[in-house]
Amino acid sequence: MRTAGVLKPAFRNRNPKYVHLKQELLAVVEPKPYNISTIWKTANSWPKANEVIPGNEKLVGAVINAIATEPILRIKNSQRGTQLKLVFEFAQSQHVLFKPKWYNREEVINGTVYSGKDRHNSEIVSFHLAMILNLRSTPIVAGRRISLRDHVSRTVPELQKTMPIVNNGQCVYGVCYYCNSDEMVCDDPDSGLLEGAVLYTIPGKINKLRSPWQRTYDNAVLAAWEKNDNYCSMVRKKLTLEALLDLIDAALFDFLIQNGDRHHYETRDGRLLLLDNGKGFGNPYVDHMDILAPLYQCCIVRRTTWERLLLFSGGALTDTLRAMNELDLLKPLLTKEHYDALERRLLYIYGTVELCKEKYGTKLFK
Ligand SMILES: Nc1ncnc2c1ncn2[C@@H]1O[C@H](COP(=O)(O)OP(=O)(O)OP(=O)(O)O)[C@@H](O)[C@H]1O
Ligand SMILES: [Mn+2]
Repeated sequence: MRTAGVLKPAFRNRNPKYVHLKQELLAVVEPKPYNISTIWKTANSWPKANEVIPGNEKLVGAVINAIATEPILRIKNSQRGTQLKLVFEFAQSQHVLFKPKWYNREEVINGTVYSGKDRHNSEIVSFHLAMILNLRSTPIVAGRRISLRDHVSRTVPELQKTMPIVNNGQCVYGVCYYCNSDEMVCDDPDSGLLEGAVLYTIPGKINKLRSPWQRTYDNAVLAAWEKNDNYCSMVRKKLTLEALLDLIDAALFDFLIQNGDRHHYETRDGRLLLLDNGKGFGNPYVDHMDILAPLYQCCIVRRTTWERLLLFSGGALTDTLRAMNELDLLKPLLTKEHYDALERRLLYIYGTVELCKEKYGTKLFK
């Protein structure tokens, strides 16, 4: 019997098991005191392949506190990527990335799925969401406000050249592919501070690979995956099952945050990292279904990911995420509309997997 349009109650009800997980996650990300002589060594010892953080590691909160508060000894410009990113140097020669705020929380990014600049809050929320889904392959991220003005003297000359004072406020536009003096970020006139997301730097060698579901970035040209219903069978010949399941985890994650810009994906020891999550949470009123293409074209999903998604049904996902977000210095991180959008998108994922199950049965779970 077809039941299209009707989701089983289990997908709409709360699973009582989530309450315990929520408490555990909050205890992990809650900011804690740290020992500056050991904290970076500890955090740098964690990554194993793409697992950046061990499960249920309470010291994550110490790293969060450290990246959010450690004195900044030096600021330079990141050479990587295309958008403005600063590099902060802390004591013990630890470097972290800073993605500045470009948009207010309630701003809606219209246009294509990849429109706009990075959203700093998306980087922070994505870290929390990945922890909820037990995809511990994002960098640790925390919000922070800094005074550009107070740090000019600790900024390298190349970057200082791109730091004009506008209306008495210190600004920066930086050096990067999209950087130009018409678009800059500045200390807020009221607080004198610039907010942004601080990203812990994942140590080790990171490889960049073209995504099989890459977009053409041209409305007039369709990509192979947009033209061929049998596209996944081609991908399966080229990738290991593990690599494909990693891409499907990433697709679920990207669909929830609505990041349609993962044209390349990055790996560590052959396993996928969820790096560069700044293009999420642009428009809470739109769900680009094609971000889910890896899932509905392949109709497979990791059993552990699926079971984890089921634990956060019926509002539990955003209840947990909101509580984690509230622990960040830059709270509130999302408007209500974005939380509603997450719950709606979660139902789309449940529905998509149900349709796959109707077609292929439980062998879709790997
Ligand atoms: N937290 C991190 N740890 C380690 N490396 C990182 C981290 N964040 C970013 N990088 C590296 O820096 C590169 C650029 O970062 P990111 O993709 O966030 O910038 P971007 O300006 O959005 O670039 P693009 O336009 O290519 O998407 C990444 O491809 C990655 O190799
Ligand atoms: Mn990017």
